[in-house]
Amino acid sequence: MVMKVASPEKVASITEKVWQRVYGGINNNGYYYHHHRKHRRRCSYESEDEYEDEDGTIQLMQMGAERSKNVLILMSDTGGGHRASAEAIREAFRIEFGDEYRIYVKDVWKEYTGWPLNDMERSYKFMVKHVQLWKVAFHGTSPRWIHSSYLAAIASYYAKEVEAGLMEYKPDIIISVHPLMQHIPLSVLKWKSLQKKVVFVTVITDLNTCHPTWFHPRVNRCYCPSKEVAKRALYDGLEESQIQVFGLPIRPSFARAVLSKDDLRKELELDPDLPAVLLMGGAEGMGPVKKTAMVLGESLYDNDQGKPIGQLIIICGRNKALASTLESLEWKIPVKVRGFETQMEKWMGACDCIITKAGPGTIAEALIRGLPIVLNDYIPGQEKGNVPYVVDNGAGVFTRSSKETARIVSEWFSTKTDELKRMSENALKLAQPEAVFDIVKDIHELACQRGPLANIPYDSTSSLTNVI
Ligand SMILES: CCCCCCCC/C=C\CCCCCCCC(=O)OC[C@H](CO)OC(=O)CCCCCCC/C=C\CCCCCCCC
Ligand SMILES: O=c1ccn([C@@H]2O[C@H](COP(=O)(O)OP(=O)(O)O[C@H]3O[C@H](CO)[C@H](O)[C@H](O)[C@H]3O)[C@@H](O)[C@H]2O)c(=O)[nH]1
Repeated sequence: MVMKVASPEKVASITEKVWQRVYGGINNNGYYYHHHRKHRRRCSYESEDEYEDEDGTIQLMQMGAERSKNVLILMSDTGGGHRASAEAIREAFRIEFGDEYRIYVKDVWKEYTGWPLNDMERSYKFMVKHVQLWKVAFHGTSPRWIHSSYLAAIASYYAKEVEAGLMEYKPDIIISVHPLMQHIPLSVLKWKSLQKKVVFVTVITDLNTCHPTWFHPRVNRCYCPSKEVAKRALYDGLEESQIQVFGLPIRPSFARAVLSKDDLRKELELDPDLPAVLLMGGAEGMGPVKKTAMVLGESLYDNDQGKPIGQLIIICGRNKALASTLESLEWKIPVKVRGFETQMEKWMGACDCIITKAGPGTIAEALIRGLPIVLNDYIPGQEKGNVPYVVDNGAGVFTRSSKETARIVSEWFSTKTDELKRMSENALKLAQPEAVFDIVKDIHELACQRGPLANIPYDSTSSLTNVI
């Protein structure tokens, strides 16, 4: 089998990769990229002969059988952050390594098990709506002896189902992007003596005050998005060698400004000149979105001059009721109401600041786009620490009052434009657009170390169970 890889110095920069991915091989100068594989070398344990062809691309002659590695990403739609991170990792694998890895993003609980695991989305939604309930659940389950024993009980109850769910994908690597997805799969791997064969890593998707269920001592790596989280991991008993701090994985399409603000505004049919504020509440459209929108609708209108000083974009996510209520209202300023958007990088790129609850995904994306942030709410527990993360770093402000929010944004758009600019610069300083690439490269290294072992348990004919 013949395949082409670029020599290391020719590996495309992330900008190029993103351009290639998003705009099919045309860069901003209008040049086409060569479509030679720009992926890194396969693990070096594979036997191979190489030679360079006329345009300098190295050809690898593979000796013997070689197959893609399977990567199973475990996530659940409890909010949108976990899926967004899972998709980001999938995309980065594709950009970095092409067909070397086959990626499955799955909620194995939902597909294979029963209550309460198969109902986490609804339970989570219910609990965060009754926020005191979530507070008690979050803090009440923080002690290790409480959550470990409960999760161990669930693991033994659903062992067969979880095993079937995991084995269906014959994973060489399992990546958990959810706090409740370490214990049960790791127990199952242990019972099946597969721990040495399958690489298991956790990618934490909370920026600061995360739940201790994220930290499992038997993972091969725990990717922490910030130093604060790494500190908690150490405190909870993980070894330094298990911990890596790269940042929160964000979809590669965010990694670079792919289009100018002017072009984006044209494409999204926004006013080309008025400053724009983006208002949202996570993937579920949570928090005081409606009230804030109504107050902003008034405060961004200059009564003396009889004209708007800004425009408002409201992204309601999966909250359809919110979207239809907002659509039925009359506005004095230009307002755009949208449901769930898949190209958040464009909407953020077209705006000048953002108002949101303290969701880690939204915050990290806004930082990459250099948007000053007004945090208007947070979910107790995992989102509480996101507030000081933003405010103490000078990238935004926190207020629960809609009036205060509207006042701040109107000032940013009129008398305090310098503050808006300063916060935008601070936001960019905090941003970690490369994190997702660092994470997949590190996982690749881990998989290479495991290399030959990882090939043992699965091939096209054997199932996991009959290797044990
Ligand atoms: C009685 C002890 C219970 C210990 C339970 C620990 C594990 C629970 C396992 C399965 C239950 C499924 C319930 C669905 C909940 C979905 C939660 C979720 O997926 O959240 C994602 C969210 C961000 O996206 O994750 C986090 O950041 C933190 C995760 C913390 C998990 C806490 C789950 C608590 C659930 C029920 C326990 C209620 C009893 C509380 C009172 C205990 C007093 C001693
Ligand atoms: O129309 C939309 C609306 C949102 N998003 C995306 O959905 C994600 C939302 O994630 P957040 O982390 O901001 O917030 P969620 O509440 O949706 O996420 C949930 O998962 C997080 C973990 O990643 C946190 O634990 C958080 O507290 C929990 O509620 C972002 O990437 C955002 O760009 C879209 O793609 N389209």
